[in-house]
Amino acid sequence: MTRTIRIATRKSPLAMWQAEYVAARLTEAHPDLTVTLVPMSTKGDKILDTPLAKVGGKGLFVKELEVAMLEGRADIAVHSMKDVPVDFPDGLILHTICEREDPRDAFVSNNYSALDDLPEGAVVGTSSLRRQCQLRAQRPDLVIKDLRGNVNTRLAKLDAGEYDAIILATAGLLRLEMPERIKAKLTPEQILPAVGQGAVGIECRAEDKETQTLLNALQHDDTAARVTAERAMNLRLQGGCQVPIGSYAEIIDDQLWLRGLVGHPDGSKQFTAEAKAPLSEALNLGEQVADALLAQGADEVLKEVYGN
Ligand SMILES: NCc1[nH]cc(CCC(=O)O)c1CC(=O)O
Repeated sequence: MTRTIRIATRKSPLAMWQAEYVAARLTEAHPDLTVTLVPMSTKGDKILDTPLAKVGGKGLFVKELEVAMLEGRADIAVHSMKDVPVDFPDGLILHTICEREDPRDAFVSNNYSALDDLPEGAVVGTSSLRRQCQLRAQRPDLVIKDLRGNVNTRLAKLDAGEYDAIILATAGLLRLEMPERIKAKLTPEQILPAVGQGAVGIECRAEDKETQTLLNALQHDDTAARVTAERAMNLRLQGGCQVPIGSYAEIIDDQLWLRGLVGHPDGSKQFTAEAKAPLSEALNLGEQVADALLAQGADEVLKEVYGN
């Protein structure tokens, strides 16, 4: 019997890379399996001229993929964990989290080799509120300019001279085989990464046990514990995918160490919290760090950003 798994994926080069990566890993683990890609456009790919926070960023890049699975046109969807909403529609689950790529943000520039080299008033491109608030808090002099589109589009805008530097995820640049674009990796102390950054997740139908058994070969337990803690923090903060929230977990001495950050996009306020717990306590750890942020007043900033 040869089974086929159909992967719903966005058409951007990064999404296609991730889908092909999962396809390759699946056929490597199960040589008799046939894997096909079902590429599709999502609302998030189509609305490229409005800041995401204003168009209700939540799930913008995943809805079409989920509908395809629920309607039986695809079996799994491969996502950047960074873009996956905290809750799933009925009938779908996040079943697998693959091994994480470098989670750090990257400083990308044609003229400067690090954030600290930027002259006063330099123009930095990013549309991420998380990157924006942390940049502004350290360097109030920088001019932050909106930057949308897929990775290649963003790089083209940098090359056209619209920015002195841009910030992108290291993982995306490595996957697209452009390591030379990374002038410096930003430490978590400089810019705390986004929830799930660098990790690829696989969603499938809740009742599709046969597919789930095949997916088990791709599960990476350490990454899953880290991303679970990060997502639990985000869930407690009611964070969508476009929020001034950083959340980053590492494993140090067999313990999860979670750091969280909520910042005002204008850089005026920044709340940070951290805690450690055993890997089995990932969910509680996320909630604990979220509660510590809320206790400092982070909810006021989030309310303002969400506009209610
Ligand atoms: N927001 C888009 C997005 N979603 C995931 C990645 C990078 C890959 C990853 O984090 O897994 C990117 C590009 C970027 O932020 O530079």
